[in-house]
Amino acid sequence: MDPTIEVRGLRKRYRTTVAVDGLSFTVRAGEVTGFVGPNGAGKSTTMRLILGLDSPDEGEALVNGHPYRRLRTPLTQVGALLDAAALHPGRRGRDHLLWLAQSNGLGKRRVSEVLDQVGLASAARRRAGGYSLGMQQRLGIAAALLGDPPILLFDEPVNGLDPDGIVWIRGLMRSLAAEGRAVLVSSHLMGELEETADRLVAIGRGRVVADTSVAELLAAASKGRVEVTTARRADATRVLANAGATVAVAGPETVIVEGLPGDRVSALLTEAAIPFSELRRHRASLEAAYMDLTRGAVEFAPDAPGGAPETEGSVR
Ligand SMILES: Nc1ncnc2c1ncn2[C@@H]1O[C@H](COP(=O)(O)OP(=O)(O)OP(=O)(O)O)[C@@H](O)[C@H]1O
Repeated sequence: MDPTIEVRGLRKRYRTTVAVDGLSFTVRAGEVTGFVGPNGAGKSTTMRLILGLDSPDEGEALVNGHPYRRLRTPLTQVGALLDAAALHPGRRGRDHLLWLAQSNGLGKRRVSEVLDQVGLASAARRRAGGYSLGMQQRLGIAAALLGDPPILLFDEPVNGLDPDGIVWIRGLMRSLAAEGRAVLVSSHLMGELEETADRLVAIGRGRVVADTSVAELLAAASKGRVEVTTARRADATRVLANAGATVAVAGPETVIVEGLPGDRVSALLTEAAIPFSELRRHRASLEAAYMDLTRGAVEFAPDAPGGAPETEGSVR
């Protein structure tokens, strides 16, 4: 059986707060599934429920077909990074992993392998209390990889990592999925997942807002728009708007055109003798697609008006 996580009708309430409100989704093998939602949406609670650290009021979460608590050697079936800072400050990085390995029947050699894999070998004999946040993240990821599990969960793994670390973790997620593993990674920042996730499960107020492939989501959000680069932006805008398009300014010499196919845009500009240097399909950012999706489901909306940048300056 391919490794999976199956969440079915999961519900969890803390006193007056419904943290998770009937969630169902599947995390498949060979894919990075982004688990996204604003602060307080219920991501961490869901991960804790999957890992048996908390009990649901209703529903179930299955890891390879079984509740986590029934797994015999859990570290070899599912690895998780939840709270990287939850370390014994006096314990050396390597000893932290040795202790984990021993309690799961894993050998010392594996500890050295994962320390190399996360780039922490040279700091492994230092005490975890002196680790930077990024080093703590790497140690947490080493612990998740220790049992070579087919399923991995990472809660906000990019927190505290520098740009090199962010690039590294993106590559790691992609390679873990390419090896056939099921990877669930949470984030409240879309940009982080744009080049990493194959699928997105977006939640808001404890409910699934969208469960979709990233490619489909971007295609839908791009709405068949095309981008045109021309030194005569105002003339181009007038001609295209007269033909029924919605034209938005995207840069000093760039407009985004919605409502007309690319070949029609090209024909209209040529007919009007308006030169243009480029005409290409517009690709919405994942951030903009996500804003479209989650509008209305945001737990703590910022005061400033949000919205996709490409709608600014729209000529209608
Ligand atoms: N142990 C708890 N006791 C009481 N309320 C809780 C507990 N854990 C979570 N909550 C509440 O449940 C809701 C969901 O929290 P959760 O931490 O799962 O969200 P999240 O999506 O992970 O948010 P963030 O991105 O901020 O980490 C929040 O309103 C939170 O305050």
